[in-house]
Amino acid sequence: MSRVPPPWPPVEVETAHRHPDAPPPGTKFGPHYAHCFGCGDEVEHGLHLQTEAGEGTAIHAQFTVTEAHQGAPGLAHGGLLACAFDEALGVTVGQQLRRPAVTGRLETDFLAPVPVGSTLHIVGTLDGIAGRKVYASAEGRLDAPDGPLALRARALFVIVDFRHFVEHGRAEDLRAVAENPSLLRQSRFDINP
Ligand SMILES: CCCCC/C=C\C/C=C\C/C=C\C/C=C\CCCC(=O)SCCNC(=O)CCNC(=O)[C@H](O)C(C)(C)COP(=O)(O)OP(=O)(O)OC[C@H]1O[C@@H](n2cnc3c(N)ncnc32)[C@H](O)[C@@H]1OP(=O)(O)O
Repeated sequence: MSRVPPPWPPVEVETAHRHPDAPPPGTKFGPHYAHCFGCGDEVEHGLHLQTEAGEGTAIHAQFTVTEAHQGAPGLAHGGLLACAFDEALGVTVGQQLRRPAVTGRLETDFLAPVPVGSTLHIVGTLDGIAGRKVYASAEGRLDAPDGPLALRARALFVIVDFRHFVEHGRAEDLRAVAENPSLLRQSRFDINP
């Protein structure tokens, strides 16, 4: 099989501009939901991905691989690495476009093994927008922003109405959020198209 990836984005797109209200470079976001496996502060063995606004549409993210994240002995599980990219790219779309969106498609190239104890440095950017479809991609490097390239990912996010979450979320979890809105750690998240 060829290692040459197909053209990206796969359709004609418009430039995805950073929303005027997107936080300035250097802003740390913190978790968006206490129980999010990717970033939540109440998920003991979650990824606890840390994210920060970069220049343009970039987001910088980091996560340290723990013993709880193993697939093979001493190595990170690929699915959890993909999860880190899903999270980092979700933050890229959510924070830089300031629109609610969900992952429609995520592809990941695993270029080098990621040992337990490593810190993955991820940079995600927006690649274009076509109607409700938002294309974004990211690279992950080992232990330093300019460390060895370990992963690449490309994703399609689809912009949705906030009703998506209310209609599809489990009732008891939505109730818990209604009773304790601070579970949504970024309650100031507003939608200005
Ligand atoms: C009260 C609660 C509020 C909660 C909100 C809270 C906070 C937000 C705050 C901060 C955000 C910050 C961070 C977020 C961080 C990380 C989040 C991680 C993201 C996720 O982890 S999220 C979970 C996984 N994700 C899903 O759970 C999606 C399941 N899925 C669906 O819900 C539907 O499937 C949907 C909505 C995707 C589309 O459905 P739909 O009916 O709306 O639209 P449709 O099908 O027409 O697709 C429209 C156009 O996308 C094309 N398209 C769609 N899918 C494609 C694919 N796979 N490949 C190629 N093209 C595709 C179509 O071909 C069409 O293209 P065209 O327009 O050209 O025809």
